[in-house]
Amino acid sequence: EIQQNLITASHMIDMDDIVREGFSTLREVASDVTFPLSDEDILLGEKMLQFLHHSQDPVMSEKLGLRGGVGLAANQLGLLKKVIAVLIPNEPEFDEEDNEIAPKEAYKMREIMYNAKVISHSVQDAAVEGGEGCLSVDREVPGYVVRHARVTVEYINKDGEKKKIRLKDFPAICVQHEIDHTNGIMFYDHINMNDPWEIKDGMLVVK
Ligand SMILES: O=CN(O)C[C@@H](CC1CCCC1)C(=O)N1NCCC[C@H]1C(=O)Nc1ccccn1
Ligand code: NI
Repeated sequence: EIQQNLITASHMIDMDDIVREGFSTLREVASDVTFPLSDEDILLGEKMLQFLHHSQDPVMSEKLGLRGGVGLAANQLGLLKKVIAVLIPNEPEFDEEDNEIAPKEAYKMREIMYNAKVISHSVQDAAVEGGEGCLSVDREVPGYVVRHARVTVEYINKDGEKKKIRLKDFPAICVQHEIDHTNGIMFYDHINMNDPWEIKDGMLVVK
């Protein structure tokens, strides 16, 4: 079973492990993982975060042929488990001579989230300026992906601690994209196909 070798300690997730449109798990609802977490579920989360690190690293992404990613859901690995990983880099700043200044924190968000769900959200909507893509979608689907501008997310971390966080801006968008995957929802389900770039009712456009 291809999904089994995913969680061997030495295996590094690559694009061959990521299922594409048409694969059943992208349209299925994943199951909550049970606590205490099994070693397998802990290793899976770590492998998913490792993939994101590799995908954002010039050397490793080249070596493994990875598309850069800031999030991943287990459904994309053919696994119906509510496990997501998020790794959102802070953009470097530049000084007056255009020298790159490393940000204080390398990452805006770095988390493995088990059984994540949105428990409340803003009335206001938001969409990423240029639209969204997906590592499981090998085509462009243009248009604003209309999401909640701000969300309160409950999840359990790898230490088994129950967490409740409030997110806005791009982190809110990213986590909604991943939680959607665990519920069989694709980003383009949120695009208004009659007017893909319509901005309505105070929708925020997020950079
Ligand atoms: O389910 C998870 N996925 O499908 C990987 C997606 C998740 C993001 C899409 C929009 C919100 C979350 C992903 O990361 N991408 N989508 C396809 C290729 C580009 C890449 C991306 O948006 N990269 C990025 C974005 C901002 C800053 C730096 N890099
Ligand atoms: Ni995706």
